[in-house]
This record gives sequence, structure tokens and C-alpha cells, in this order.
Amino acid sequence: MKNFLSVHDAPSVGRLIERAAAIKADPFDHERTGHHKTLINLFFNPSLRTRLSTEKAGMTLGFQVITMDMAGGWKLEFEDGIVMNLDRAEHVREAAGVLSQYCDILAVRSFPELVDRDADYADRVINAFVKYATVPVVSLESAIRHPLQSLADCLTISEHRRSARPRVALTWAPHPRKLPQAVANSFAEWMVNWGEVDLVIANPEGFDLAPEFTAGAEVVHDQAAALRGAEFVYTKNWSSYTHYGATADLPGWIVDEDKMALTDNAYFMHCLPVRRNVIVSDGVLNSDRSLVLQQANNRTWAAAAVLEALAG
Ligand SMILES: NCCC[C@H](NC(=O)CCC(=O)O)C(=O)O
Ligand SMILES: NC(=O)OP(=O)(O)O
Repeated sequence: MKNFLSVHDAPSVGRLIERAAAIKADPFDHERTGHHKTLINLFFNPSLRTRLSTEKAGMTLGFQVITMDMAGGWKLEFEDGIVMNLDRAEHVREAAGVLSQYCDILAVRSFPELVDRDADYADRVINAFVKYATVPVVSLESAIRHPLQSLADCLTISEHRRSARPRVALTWAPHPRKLPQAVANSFAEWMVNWGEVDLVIANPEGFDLAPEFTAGAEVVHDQAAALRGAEFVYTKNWSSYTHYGATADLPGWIVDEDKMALTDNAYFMHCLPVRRNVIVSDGVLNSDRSLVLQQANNRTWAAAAVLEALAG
């Protein structure tokens, strides 16, 4: 594996899940993997889970780990050929080159602006690091994908499924702010490429995800129809891809006990952070069907499997 930006970088989803499970089962037997190697994590946006689980994964494998919050760094320029006489002090070309002097793997989080769809879907920030870094680059959630979350979610589903090929429902839910499509895009493409679940996606009209991520999944606009018979309910808000960045005030899409009663005694999943009693009711989130802490735990083992593959 050269970089880890999407499911397409994983030679085999099943194999990567197996490696994550193996490291989870025996975490103290992998300290040589990153020996004398350095991992740098760069954050252009906030994080709790991604930051700490990736640091923990790096330390578990014996890497030296350095994390930088880019709010404290120079403002970077991403345009090529530009006259840099405004407020951006450093070009990504130098920044990525310099970071490559200090580390063996470079991980980057950068969210979309949700204003210009073409600009966001060009995934400019992470791709600039890929272009100018001389070390492997890992996505810690880019403008359009969150692959480490999705790999952790695959591991969580593999650990909890009752049937060989469970029905997984990804449902849109309400939120007071406009949020990226990244988690949902990634979840869809990992579920489809994994090939061991049947994925149905429910969202309001006007909130269909970009077709490149949902090919192979069923997309419906009736939440109840999607939930019926589901073994896993993966919940997430996203702003509109079609009317780019638009939100909708649809409180009826909350996932509550009545909605969960439609399912096949499903587990509830969410990547966190989650808005209680907006996205999901307290009753569902506090219940023993909620897997949110298991998902957060599995972030560590997903990151470890990816770091192991990149450390070669
Ligand atoms: N990393 C997991 C989700 C990150 C981000 N959520 C958020 O920004 C939620 C913020 C809030 O609830 O205000 C997203 O949807 O992509
Ligand atoms: N799920 C997730 O990526 O959480 P953070 O945004 O806190 O890293």
C-alpha cells in the first residue's frame, strides 16, 4: 500500500480487517513494526477519536508519534504558480517536503468548506500532500472521505454480525449545522467494496450522496423501509451534495426507539461526535444495542493495521 486515502488503496478489505483484528487480539506483539520510524499527524480541524486512536496505534506499533494542530502553524498556500503576497506564509510544496524530512508516514485531517462542490471534491489539501510529500500519506478524514472510520466500522460489523451477509441500513439524520458527506461517502464505498453486507441507504429527497460512492447500494427516500429487517443501523447527518451544502429541518428523521423497533433487533452505530436527541434519542444511544464505544475502540486497531501496511 502506497498511501491510505480510500478503500481503493486497500488491496483487500477482508485482509485489512483481519490484520486489525489480529493486532487487537495481541496488541503487545507488534512493537518492532514502527521501531526507529516516525509518524506525524497534522490536524486542520478538531478531533477527539482520530487524534488519540491514531497516536495510540502508532505507539502500539513502536512508532515515535508527533501531532501538530495546524491552527498553530503557518497558513498554507495550495495554489501552484501564485504570487504569495497575501496572508498565506508557506506553500504546501515546502511544508510537505519539510515534513517528509521528519517522518516516515504523514497523516492529515482536512474538512471541506461546503461552499464550492468542485473544489471540495478535488480533495485539494490531502492531494497536495500526496503530490509533494515523499512519504506515504494517510487520510484522517479529508474533504470527501473518512477511510479509517470506515475500516473501524467494518471491523465492528464483522465482530457483531449474526448472519453471514447482514442487512446494513445507513440513514441520514437531522443536524443543526451543515456537515460533510465524508463519513457517509466512505462508509458506503467500504461496505460495497467489502462485499459481505447488503447496504441500503435512506435519505430525504435532495440528499443523495454522489453516485461514485453509492454504486452497488440501494438508495431509498423512505427511512422506515430501509430500517425494516436491518441488522445494523448506521446513522449520520450530511449536507446536500446536489444542492451543495444545503441542510434540511427534518426532525422526524431522528433515530429513536420506535425506529429501532422496525429493525431485526439491530445494533445502532455512529462515528461520533453525536448530537443527543437530535440525531439519536438518549434511549437508543444509552441502550445495549449501541456500538458507538466499540466503534471508537476499533479506530485504534484500524489505524494500526493501516500503519503496519504502510510501514512495509
Ligand atoms: N470525524 C467524525 C465526524 C466529523 C464531522 N462532524 C462534525 O463536524 C460534527 C460537529 C457538530 O456536531 O457540530 C463530520 O460530520 O464529518
Ligand atoms: N469519529 C471521528 O473521526 O471522531 P473525531 O472527529 O473526534 O476524530
